Amino acid sequence: MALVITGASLLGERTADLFVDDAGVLVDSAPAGAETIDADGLVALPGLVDLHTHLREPGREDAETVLSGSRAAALGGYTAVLAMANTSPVTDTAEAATRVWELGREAGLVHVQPVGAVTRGLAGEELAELGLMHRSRAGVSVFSDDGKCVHDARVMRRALEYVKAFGGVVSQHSQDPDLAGPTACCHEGEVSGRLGLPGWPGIAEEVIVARDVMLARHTGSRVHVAHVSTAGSVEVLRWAKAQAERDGHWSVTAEVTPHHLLLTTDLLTGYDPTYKVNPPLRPQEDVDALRAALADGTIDAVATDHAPHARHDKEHAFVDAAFGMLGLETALGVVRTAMPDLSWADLARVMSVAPARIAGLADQGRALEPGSPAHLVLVDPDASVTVDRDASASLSRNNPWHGRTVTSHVVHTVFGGRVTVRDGALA
Ligand SMILES: NC(=O)N[C@@H](CC(=O)O)C(=O)O
Ligand SMILES: [Zn+2]
Ligand SMILES: [Zn+2]
Repeated sequence: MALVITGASLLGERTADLFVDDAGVLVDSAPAGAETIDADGLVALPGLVDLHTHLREPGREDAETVLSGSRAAALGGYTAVLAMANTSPVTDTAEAATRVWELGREAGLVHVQPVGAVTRGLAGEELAELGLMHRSRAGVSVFSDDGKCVHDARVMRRALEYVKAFGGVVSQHSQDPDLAGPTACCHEGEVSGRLGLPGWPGIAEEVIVARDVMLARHTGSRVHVAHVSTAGSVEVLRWAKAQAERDGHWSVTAEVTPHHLLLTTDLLTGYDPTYKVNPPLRPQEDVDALRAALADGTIDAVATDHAPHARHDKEHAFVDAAFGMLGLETALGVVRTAMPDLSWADLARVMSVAPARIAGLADQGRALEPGSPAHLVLVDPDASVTVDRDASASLSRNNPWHGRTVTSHVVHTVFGGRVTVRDGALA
């Protein structure tokens, strides 16, 4: 149905009306028979794009499905999500990737773009069907063994060489398993020492980031660093980005999660497994470095790493609980709360434009101009929202934001001209 959206402030800059035709494309004048949305006082942004979402289907439909995760995404202002490959079975074939893509189309609330595994079964040894996944209907161009690090440098080198042929990118979960150790469950430092929990040090991330940028340079390929969490990784990225820009034939991009921009390892003193996540929450110095790097472009994007877990996997003693936390519905509010000085244009850059570019989604992250597909979100910039984990569309409840108040509220989301969220609720 055609839409007229009146009085929105485009990227918080100028007020204008937006017109959407029956085909779901922005046009320059009001189409006949349009529904009107009053967006007075709301900020319009291109629909958000999440480079890092765990949807758990197939295999753990008790924790999340493509449909429930799509609902949570729409409520968070997203119009596209990249669905990580660590499902059961793993997304390591063209058939598996196409199936996830089809489930996303059936849900119809956001574009669900499957991420392909780098290695078969995430085992880190043989490359998965990278080319077949790319050439399938799902058109996979982001590959990741997320949950696990592609630890073997030879395998990582081959993967980078392979994806280079079609402009793909390898998204790395940077965690050296030897340095982190098999039982690590939080940041190694003063807090882990006091609590008697086995920690993993920032260096276990940094050595992989450093190695991978050198491999990307050597192969002339593209590496993306998932969920960057330390100041040391930021330093490596800053150096590597300058080199890549100078050389021109390779690239490195990076994402940070909302939780690493706001939460610190101090939260672990209550041993609450809600705060157990990989990479772990780090000290304030790291949080400060991540914020600065996002503001200055060293980190390209915010990605949620939305990681739903069923109660019986999460409600355990801290050392035994599953890693991960929810993020889709709260991401925008958390980023605004963590970085209130970020302009709306910068917010659109890190939550929509850059992620769409990294993922190669040409329809997403576009300027709100005639001719673009109508993927957009309308946000109340001044609202304070207290998060209630039981009001979530996710099937899981591992929500670290429960009871916290965040700034700004997603009021309406429009996906391809279809209103998916109206007045803060699923349409
Ligand atoms: N982030 C997490 O703590 N967990 C993720 C895996 C991952 O992103 O590494 C998961 O799949 O649960
Ligand atoms: Zn990961
Ligand atoms: Zn993840």
